[in-house]
Amino acid sequence: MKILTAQQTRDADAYTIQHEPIPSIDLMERASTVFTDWFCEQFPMRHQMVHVFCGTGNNGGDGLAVARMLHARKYDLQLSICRFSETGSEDFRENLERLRSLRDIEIREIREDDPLPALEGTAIVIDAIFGSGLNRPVSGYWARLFEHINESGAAIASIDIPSGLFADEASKGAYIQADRTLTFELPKLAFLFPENQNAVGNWTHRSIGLAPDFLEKVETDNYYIDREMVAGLFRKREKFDHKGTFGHALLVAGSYGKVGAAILSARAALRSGLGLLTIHAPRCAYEILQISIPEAMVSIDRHRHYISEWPQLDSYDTVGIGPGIGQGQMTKEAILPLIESAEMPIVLDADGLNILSKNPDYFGKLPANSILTPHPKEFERLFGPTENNFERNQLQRDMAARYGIIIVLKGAHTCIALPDGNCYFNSTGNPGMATGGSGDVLTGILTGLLAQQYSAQSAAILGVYLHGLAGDMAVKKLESHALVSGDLIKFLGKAFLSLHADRT
Ligand SMILES: NC(=O)C1=CN([C@@H]2O[C@H](COP(=O)(O)OP(=O)(O)OC[C@H]3O[C@@H](n4cnc5c(N)ncnc54)[C@H](O)[C@@H]3O)[C@@H](O)[C@H]2O)[C@@H](O)CC1
Ligand SMILES: Nc1ncnc2c1ncn2[C@@H]1O[C@H](COP(=O)(O)OP(=O)(O)O)[C@@H](O)[C@H]1O
Ligand SMILES: [K+]
Repeated sequence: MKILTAQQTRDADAYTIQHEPIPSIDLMERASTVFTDWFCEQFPMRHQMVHVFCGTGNNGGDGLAVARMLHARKYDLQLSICRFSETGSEDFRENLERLRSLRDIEIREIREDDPLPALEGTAIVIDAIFGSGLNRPVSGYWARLFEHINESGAAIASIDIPSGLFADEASKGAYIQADRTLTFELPKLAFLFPENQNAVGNWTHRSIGLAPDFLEKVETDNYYIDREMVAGLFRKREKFDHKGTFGHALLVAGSYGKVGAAILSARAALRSGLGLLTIHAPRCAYEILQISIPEAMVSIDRHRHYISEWPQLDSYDTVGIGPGIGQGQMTKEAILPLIESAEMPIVLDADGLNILSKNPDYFGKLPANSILTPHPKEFERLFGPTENNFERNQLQRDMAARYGIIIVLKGAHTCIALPDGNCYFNSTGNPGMATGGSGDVLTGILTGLLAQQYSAQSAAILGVYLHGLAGDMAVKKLESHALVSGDLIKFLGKAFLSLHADRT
């Protein structure tokens, strides 16, 4: 699924109006019906007061239409128009006329420096003040109104985007802090960054029937990973496939006290379908690994506690490096030349990344299409600090393109930056996965998929999605507090199964 900019969304609206064709007031009516249906599912109780705050643009127009529809569905309503302009957009004016003709809804107007309106904590606010047409940060009186709404204790539902939030750039002014947001057609980039979580709350998107041919053609470099995309990447096994078909991976993992990371990664790699797995680990890990993962072979380092060498790479289709290896001098001296001598895409995680961040001259030596999986702190160590998530996203994109690598920045919406400048944001996963070892499991899955000859791009998208999906399935059975990273491996099979269901 594509992510469009505010300008592209305006273009999609205009194209739909012209080519469907549909009068713009009717498209607004369609969008408002979609919002109203969603709102009634979210807030089915009709006795709570619903206070609709409208601006004077088309987002405000939506708010007026929604108020009319909720009135027809017997909700108790109050309505305030924030008078930024005495005229308002054409569709705003038309909807104001339609609302006035009902006569029994009181329409209040708020002008700059008016006393702030009374707002009860038990009310539900519908925020239709600004939409994607916001063109400057909100400040002064209107910022105080936003603060008043945010602090009222009322539940807030935003139409399209929380007012004051920019869709495609960092937001500096005041914004509404919604509990829930329904956005039209496609997700907005700003929703995917943690700094905006307190603005968008729990968000969802629904189609308002924008022209499919426009959405198909429009060019973007941001995508939201959905099931359809992933089901298209996933390959089924054929009758005569054998273990040689599915590749042989080397996993370089573990050190004294961190053999668990190697186990988690190895089990995840095996559960993601590779043919053969060899784990290269320090001597202290030998018996632990042989007993706990009989399916894997073990290559033993000469060092008792740390990795200090690596086996010949000829027989491997890929290498996963990093879980639990530490950053000791000996390990560094083994890992850096390993990176340099690999000729196929590898996966680099955890201390493998920390070692790389202290040796930036090795960035350029990474095999093309290698997958790096930093969490935000590791990303900062690798590429430096940024002011906000939009800047960080640009840096991530630039670095992926510069070094010809895939950077998987982990988080609630893990972002996969490809060498071609495109970013794919994940839609699966949950806070139950914020537990030690979840990243090791991801490394294992990615290594397993790469060994099976998935392209690095497909492996990254499929692996990140499956990892989150396994987490979503696990949390339904276990609740987020009780989820541990080993559970992700247990649910990987169910995650694969659900993709099978989509393919058949
Ligand atoms: N036909 C369409 O174009 C459709 C539009 N829709 C709605 O329309 C919205 C976009 O409408 P608009 O483009 O009118 O944008 P807005 O409703 O966000 O309003 C923009 C207006 O507010 C002013 N403004 C912007 N920032 C301001 C600030 N900080 N302080 C004071 N005034 C400010 C602008 O000058 C402009 O006049 C979408 O978010 C969506 O809710 C939907 O009804 C779907 C169809
Ligand atoms: N709130 C969250 N929502 C969705 N996924 C999450 C969340 N928190 C963590 N995750 C996922 O869990 C994994 C954690 O990885 P990482 O930080 O490397 O953990 P560790 O080093 O403990 O293995 C990442 O894939 C991340 O996307
Ligand atoms: K809004």
